[in-house]
Amino acid sequence: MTIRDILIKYMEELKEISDTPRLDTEIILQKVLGDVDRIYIHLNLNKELTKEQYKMFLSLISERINGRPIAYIVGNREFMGLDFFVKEGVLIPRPDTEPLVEEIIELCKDKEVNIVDIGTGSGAITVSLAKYIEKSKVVSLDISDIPLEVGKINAINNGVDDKVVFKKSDLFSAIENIETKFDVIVSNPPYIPKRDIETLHTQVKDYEPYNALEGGEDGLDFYRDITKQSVRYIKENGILAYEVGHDQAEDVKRIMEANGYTNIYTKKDIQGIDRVVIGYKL
Ligand SMILES: C[S@@+](CC[C@H](N)C(=O)[O-])C[C@H]1O[C@@H](n2cnc3c(N)ncnc32)[C@H](O)[C@@H]1O
Repeated sequence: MTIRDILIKYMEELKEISDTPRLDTEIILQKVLGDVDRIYIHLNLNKELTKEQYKMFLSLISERINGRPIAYIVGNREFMGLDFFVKEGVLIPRPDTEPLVEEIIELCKDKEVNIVDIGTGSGAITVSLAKYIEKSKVVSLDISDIPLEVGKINAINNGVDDKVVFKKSDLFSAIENIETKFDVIVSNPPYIPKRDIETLHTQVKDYEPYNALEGGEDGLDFYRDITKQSVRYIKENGILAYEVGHDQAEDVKRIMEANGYTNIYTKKDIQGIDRVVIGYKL
């Protein structure tokens, strides 16, 4: 089979399961052909796969047809221009989270800042902030072991392991006895309302970690808990910054106001949805 034949056949086969059937097929081909650039695929459409390459392709594409996310199949995902290793047990970093990171970078880029990130996941937020804010130190907290292990790998791979500390923690529990207060508290917490979990796409609900998704009955449990506890750990004039679900910005603003945050504002994602909520503790 040539690369062209494969693209035509499997783009069709993946239509049911994937919103990006061509891209998924290309990503698997890139892997099978030895981690080549995407442009290689386009410049070599008449190339025949070897028997071994085709065998490997069939094995990987069948995982995708069964619903396994492409990022878990190939083991990585790009976020903020950086490469993140991912595996089952960590949330795959989403473009939805980039506006939050971009806004914090904008607010802090020339400052010396102590940051705490609640809910490490792959380390997407933690590592990007450590990478792009020169004078930053980040404490990254997660309740599960796999995110802490994966976050550490991504900090090393992206050259920021000397700026980041990872700790197993239920929200702030691991740092409750330390004196340090933080300039920035950031979180992309689990925020899907319990009743909506069943309506999620197979590749999310059957493969991504449940405790990275569910945020209680109305999806707001983590915003209530983190905001309430945050006041103990935040500096005067410190920033609390959240990613929120598509219809949660107003509720999260109210939760922050009720806990003494001011100058609260939102930022939209690329689809025009209020995706980031930021407030200051005066
Ligand atoms: C939505 S994911 C975000 C991951 C990553 N920050 C990102 O944006 O891609 C939420 C993360 O919070 C972690 N988490 C869930 N409950 C927690 C808790 N009580 N304390 C700390 N982390 C928690 C999950 O394990 C998961 O890694």
